[in-house]
Amino acid sequence: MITIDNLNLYHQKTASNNTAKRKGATQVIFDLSLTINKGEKVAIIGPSGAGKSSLLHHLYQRLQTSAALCSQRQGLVDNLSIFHNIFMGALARHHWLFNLINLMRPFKQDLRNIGLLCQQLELDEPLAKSVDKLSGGQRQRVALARALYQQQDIFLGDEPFSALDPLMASRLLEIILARHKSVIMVVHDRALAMSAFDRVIALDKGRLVLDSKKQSINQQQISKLYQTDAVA
Ligand SMILES: Nc1ncnc2c1ncn2[C@@H]1O[C@H](COP(=O)(O)OP(=O)(O)OP(=O)(O)O)[C@@H](O)[C@H]1O
Repeated sequence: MITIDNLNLYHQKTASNNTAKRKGATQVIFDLSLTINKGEKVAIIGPSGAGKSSLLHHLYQRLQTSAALCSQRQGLVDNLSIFHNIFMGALARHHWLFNLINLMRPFKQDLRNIGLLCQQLELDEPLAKSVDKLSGGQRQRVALARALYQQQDIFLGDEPFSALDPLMASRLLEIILARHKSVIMVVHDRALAMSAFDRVIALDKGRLVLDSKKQSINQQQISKLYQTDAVA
């Protein structure tokens, strides 16, 4: 599905250029090589600042038309409703005129589909409610619903459950895993990463330090990775 060879990523202060080393740029990913196959469910773990989001956004740039991204930044439009924010996930599937009419006067079918999706995500709020009136956890589920409403084969998530309790997180993860052939997700909860995904990769200071199938995960290696984080 995707192969990366000796990837180096840099964050620039001004212009974005992640392939060439430039004066003043900070390197955040170092010589990273990786292949992720179609059908895999991969968790990306690692301490804060390890480069997980940078890697995930690079993957999204590469996969764009076939992947849905649920990013930490969410990108919700605050003064629009839950319905409108979620429907944005479907804009690319329809003609602009359909989208325009639906945004002004929602069609019953989309209201029903989005209502059902919200129910599944345990988001029990009126669809007409503006997202700026929602809690952090509710906003996170609107962003998740918008990504699910894209109906892509590949789901990319950057800590999509950070504002949710662990039990709800694992219920929502089941929904994501069931609805996508391939999933690549930055996961904060290590236990969840190790129990629910086929494969776990770990980054530390921009380097790939672990790439393991679920059945052969080295628990000690993972604990050590986070000990360093706690001391730092
Ligand atoms: N837009 C940016 N401009 C400059 N530096 C950045 C930018 N985004 C991230 N960085 C830096 O790149 C490094 C990796 O950041 P990244 O967000 O990829 O890490 P992460 O592992 O996802 O961290 P966290 O778990 O805290 O979200 C960090 O040192 C961070 O400060």
